[in-house]
Amino acid sequence: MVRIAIVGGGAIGLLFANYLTKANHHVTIIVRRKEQEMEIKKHGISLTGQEEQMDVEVRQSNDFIEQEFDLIVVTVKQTAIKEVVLNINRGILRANAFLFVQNGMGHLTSIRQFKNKSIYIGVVEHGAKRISDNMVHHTGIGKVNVGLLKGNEHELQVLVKQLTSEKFPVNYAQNAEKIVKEKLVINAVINPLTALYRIKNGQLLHNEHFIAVMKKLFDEAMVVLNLENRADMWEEITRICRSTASNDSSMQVDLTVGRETEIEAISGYIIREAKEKNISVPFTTFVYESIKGMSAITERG
Ligand SMILES: NC(=O)C1=CN([C@@H]2O[C@H](COP(=O)(O)OP(=O)(O)OC[C@H]3O[C@@H](n4cnc5c(N)ncnc54)[C@H](OP(=O)(O)O)[C@@H]3O)[C@@H](O)[C@H]2O)C=CC1
Ligand SMILES: CC(C)(CO)C(=O)C(=O)O
Repeated sequence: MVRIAIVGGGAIGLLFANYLTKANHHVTIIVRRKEQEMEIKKHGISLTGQEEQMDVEVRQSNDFIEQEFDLIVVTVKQTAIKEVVLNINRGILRANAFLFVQNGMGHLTSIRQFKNKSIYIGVVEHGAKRISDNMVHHTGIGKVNVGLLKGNEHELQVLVKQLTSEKFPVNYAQNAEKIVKEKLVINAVINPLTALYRIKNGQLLHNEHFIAVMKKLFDEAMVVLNLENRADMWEEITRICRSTASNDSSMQVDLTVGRETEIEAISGYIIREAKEKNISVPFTTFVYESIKGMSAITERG
């Protein structure tokens, strides 16, 4: 049994909490809002379509948390990473190892700087949608790939074996940077376009004009991130558009509900890297500025 804290009670936090509790790990969810803490305390957590309500420990993020965990899984969005990193640096969140599962690469620089900690990076291939403060809909079944950013490879391999289960597979990935970069290319193509065009992921493939723009963003991201497996990666992007055809991408949802998007950690990261390498990325810059502009109109203050 691993003593796990999950920071963030959103879609991915609740999904991890459900499956890791079912696999008999001791799970504590650390949430931001008092109402969510009360709801989970009263009713436990559950997955849609399943009767079972599971009890988990729950704490509020500004509580004093005396416990040191074996593993803390950080499931907040990129937009909240700064605050969580501050709490880790202040010793408010304490663990032997930290697993970060965000889309995008904006957070890598700050989390690499933790002292004496094992840092793992996860790429989540599941789809999840939060239905209420204690219930999540598992919209797409996939796996979680975890690689080492800092620490001991053997310890990570042991942990991955402890975490994995039939219903919630966790795999060890040898090259953390590569899997994160590949996920970044996928998000840099699908997320801004679905958000700007207000379409579902699958609709990107229904139209040769959308495909032409996807290819421009794809080419720019591949060059900047120095990835060579072009044919496989393009195939992967189209596969994801098909397998999540009826999903709204997270950026499309964030923009629609007026929440800050993860554009800075996705397209913003590519633009910053491109600048350092003196590479021109006009299509990525266009979608970045467009999402920023749209957000300025829709974000709730
Ligand atoms: N959902 C999905 O299908 C997938 C998501 N991802 C990635 O996973 C990450 C998480 O996404 P997702 O779960 O969908 O996002 P959500 O917006 O559903 O959840 C984020 C949660 O973090 C909470 N939070 C924010 N700040 C803090 C804090 N300081 N302390 C504790 N909790 C905090 C929010 O609280 P509050 O509820 O109060 O706002 C919210 O519950 C993102 O990077 C996303 O790109 C990757 C693959 C698939
Ligand atoms: C893979 C994809 C595009 C699925 O919707 C995603 O990760 C997201 O929406 O952020």
